[in-house]
Amino acid sequence: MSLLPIMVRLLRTERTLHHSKFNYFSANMSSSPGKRLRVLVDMDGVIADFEGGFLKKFRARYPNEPYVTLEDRRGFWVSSQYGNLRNDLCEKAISIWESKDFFIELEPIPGGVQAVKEMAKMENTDVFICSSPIKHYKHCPYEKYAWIEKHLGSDFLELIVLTKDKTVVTGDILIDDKPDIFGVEPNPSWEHVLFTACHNKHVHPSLGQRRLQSWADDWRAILESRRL
Ligand SMILES: O=c1ccn([C@@H]2O[C@H](COP(=O)(O)O)[C@@H](O)[C@H]2O)c(=O)[nH]1
Ligand SMILES: [Mg+2]
Repeated sequence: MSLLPIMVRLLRTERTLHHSKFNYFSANMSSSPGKRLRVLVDMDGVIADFEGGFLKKFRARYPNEPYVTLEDRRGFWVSSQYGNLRNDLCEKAISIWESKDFFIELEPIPGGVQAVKEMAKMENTDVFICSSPIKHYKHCPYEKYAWIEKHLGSDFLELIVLTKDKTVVTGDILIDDKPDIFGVEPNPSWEHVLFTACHNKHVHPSLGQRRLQSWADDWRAILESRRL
């Protein structure tokens, strides 16, 4: 087993602690009420119900094929778990999110839209939607924009970052359901707060990693803790 991912996580945790200590002292010294915060919010699995939408459409298109219930989902990659079930199911799974209307028709995750709108109205707070498009770009990027306009409003169209590599985006917090987020930047500026999803419920958080169980959880407290 490679020790590299563990070492990278340890370094990130150390960096997070260092940042919070630094911010604590600088906040106290300047008697500032808190620093300006940049929050990056993921789409799929955080504000848009990718897993629920996938399962519904997979069962409708392939009614005679086996499927994985949300309860039994394990691991971020849906395609891998379906491929493990039976080789050809990997491609069938991919065909679902490559289809027209898949992304635009995703239901919002309960409380997500309201939370993001509220967050964006908070003083000293900048919110960006940070999402990874699929390489099959015929529908996905367009529909991600359309989804944001439909559910969050046209003002949010200015606040979208589509990238495969979230480590190059700067921010204080990234709320994301993917347990391991790596890229070309070994020390991303953000603290990754893991948003609980069916596929990551059983994952042990890496050292010092915080979770947001749902949008009913205290996301405001997490934001404020980064402001100190
Ligand atoms: O098995 C899968 C599951 C998801 N995807 C795609 O990955 C991204 C996830 O984006 P996040 O910004 O990390 O939420 C999304 O575009 C899914 O369609 C995949 O390719 N394979
Ligand atoms: Mg996601």
